[in-house]
Amino acid sequence: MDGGANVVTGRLASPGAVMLRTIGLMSGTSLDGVDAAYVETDGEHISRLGPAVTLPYDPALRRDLRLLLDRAPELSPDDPFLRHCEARLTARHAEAVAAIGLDADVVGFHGQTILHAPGGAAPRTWQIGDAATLAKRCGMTVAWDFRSADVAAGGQGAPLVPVFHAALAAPLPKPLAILNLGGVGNVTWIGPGGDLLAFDTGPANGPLDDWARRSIGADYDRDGHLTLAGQPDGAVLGRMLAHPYLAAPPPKSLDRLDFDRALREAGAGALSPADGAATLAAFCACAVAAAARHFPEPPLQWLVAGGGRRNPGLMRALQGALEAPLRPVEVAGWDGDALEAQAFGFLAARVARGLPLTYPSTTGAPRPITGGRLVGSLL
Ligand SMILES: Nc1ncnc2c1ncn2[C@@H]1O[C@H](COP(=O)(O)OP(=O)(O)OP(=O)(O)O)[C@@H](O)[C@H]1O
Ligand SMILES: CC(=O)N[C@H]1[C@@H]2OC[C@@H](O2)[C@@H](O)[C@@H]1O[C@H](C)C(=O)O
Repeated sequence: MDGGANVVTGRLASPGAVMLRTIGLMSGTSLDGVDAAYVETDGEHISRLGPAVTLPYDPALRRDLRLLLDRAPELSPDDPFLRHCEARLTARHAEAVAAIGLDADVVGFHGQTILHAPGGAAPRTWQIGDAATLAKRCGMTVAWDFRSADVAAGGQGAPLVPVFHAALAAPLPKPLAILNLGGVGNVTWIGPGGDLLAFDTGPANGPLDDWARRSIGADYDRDGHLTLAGQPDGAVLGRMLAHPYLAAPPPKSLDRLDFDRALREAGAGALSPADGAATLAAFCACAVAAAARHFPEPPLQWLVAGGGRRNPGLMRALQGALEAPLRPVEVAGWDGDALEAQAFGFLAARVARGLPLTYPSTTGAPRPITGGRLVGSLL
């Protein structure tokens, strides 16, 4: 593992450091809405974590974004439907900034990923969102396009949150694993010397959400009722676990739809709603256990962020698959719903300061890579 990611100390602001007021915005692969969070940071240290909000997308926007995921490989950037979605998405992000109710020196605008294909002959990653319009509406400088420089340099372009995780976790005992359970799962392992290893573990809530929609007409398996009522199907689970992604060494990252076909072909469709949900939860848990086999040392504990920590069936499956204790990040005093949005405030400060966003051990980039672009009046 490349140790070059021992980059952030997580100390409180040192005297003289330029602290920026930031608002981070993240709209993740679940397509459920946008999270916004206020952070004061110089991109290395965090001096204040302020208010956070989540604004859900309206059902029509959610449905249209889901359509865009399917159509993204063939879409041109000026496709009228895409532009229409982008305008509504940007407007919702402007509302999220307004809902924070504080001024910021820089806003970190991730945008909505509609395609992520970092490997191959024509590597690309595509986040939609109109940063110039957001900057104008908010009257603030906006950092955006966080992933493409890393992908252009040969990295995976994801995950980006590890440098923020490292800053937050500075006081905690190591080795430590921080697991995000969004539509896709991703993990940051932090070693005793502060070195990082990070990658996407596999599907998390994404397939469960699709399953809940198809089998019971719900947006997701609220409080894990379906998952808890079922039993994993061993044969289907075995076929899912044969997917080569799980054994492949990092660096690695996923598109939200990367596993769709494989999961369909594994035969989950024939299961009852409850057994299907339990099987998908078990698959997510086994994928996380497979991820742990890539760590240089086992973690002392797992801290879990993202919506999946609210699914007790998923948490039970995970604890059954992992050796170290697994707890929501709230035990460390963090906000598991706001963490990714906070990360994009932190990363916006790194963009503003020209600090690297990614490292060989977080995305497989050949060297530390700066990235992101700024639009607006300040800095
Ligand atoms: N009360 C709950 N019970 C069960 N599952 C829940 C609950 N609340 C949220 N979730 C799950 O969490 C998902 C949203 O998680 P989150 O907001 O962390 O994802 P995201 O940020 O969109 O994705 P990613 O991190 O992959 O970009 C929902 O789609 C749902 O599956
Ligand atoms: C391309 C993309 O948007 N990837 C997301 C997705 O959602 C979770 C996982 O896959 C993660 O790698 C990444 O998001 C987080 C914020 C990251 O980059 O760290």
